[in-house]
Amino acid sequence: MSTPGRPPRKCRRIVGVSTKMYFSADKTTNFTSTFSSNLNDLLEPERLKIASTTDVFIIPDFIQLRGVIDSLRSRPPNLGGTESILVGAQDCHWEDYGSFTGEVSPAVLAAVGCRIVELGHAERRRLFGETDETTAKKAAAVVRNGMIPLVCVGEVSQPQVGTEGLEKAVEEVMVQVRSVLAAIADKEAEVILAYEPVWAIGASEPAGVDHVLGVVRRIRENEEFQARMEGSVRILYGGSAGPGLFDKLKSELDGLFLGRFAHDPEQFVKTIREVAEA
Ligand SMILES: O=C[C@H](O)COP(=O)(O)O
Repeated sequence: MSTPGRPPRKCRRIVGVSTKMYFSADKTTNFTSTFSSNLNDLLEPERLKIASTTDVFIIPDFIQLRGVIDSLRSRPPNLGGTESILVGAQDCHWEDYGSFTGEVSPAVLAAVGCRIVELGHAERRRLFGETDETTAKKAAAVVRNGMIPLVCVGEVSQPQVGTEGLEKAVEEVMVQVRSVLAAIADKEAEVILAYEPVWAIGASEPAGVDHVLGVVRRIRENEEFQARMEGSVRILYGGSAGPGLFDKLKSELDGLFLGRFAHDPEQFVKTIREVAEA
């Protein structure tokens, strides 16, 4: 059910996982194979319904990216293959080619079949000095190369309960959102924003539902957000997300971005089903 007074959103749901740097090479291979065959089983009875309403993505580490794409390509579309599972990267550079030792080109990612690039994750901002400026330049490069930027935004500290706490969080998050939207001139370009309160990442439970809904509602009301083509910017929640959460967030959120609570492929598939059916 949508928020009273707000028309239902016209966009596909989306749910996915980043494996960050948690998995060994073998674990990524096994995870991909188990998860895609579980998804196959899940999709079989209600295949068309789920495949027609929901996007699923997996973001492995750079080394495993190509192998994951190839292994999903060997499955039929809409049955756990690459047509129904978008494979993403955890970062990229803002230039396509050049003297940038150790960096990964968005042009190369696009050429090997990568569909989504995650940018500005809190861990990259905190540990590797990523800023709103570099994140925005990377988002523009991802769009330029025909992929979808998945940009992480979120306030650093847990706000105090109440209106003032919410306002401070909104203020912090809107700076990040504005910076990304300003860098992407094409108002129809597909963008995914992952609202990930930094204090809820790696925690034992997600941020409170009222807080998440409050922040995301404010993102949706923003002028720059509303200037985009309807449905082109989807918003996910991330930060200790897992099964049992999406139903409480569905009035404002388009899906979930999972971490640890999707490491078990069965839990991941369970969450996909919940997001698709909510
Ligand atoms: O990339 C995913 C998010 O950072 C959430 O991770 P988490 O669910 O393990 O807290």
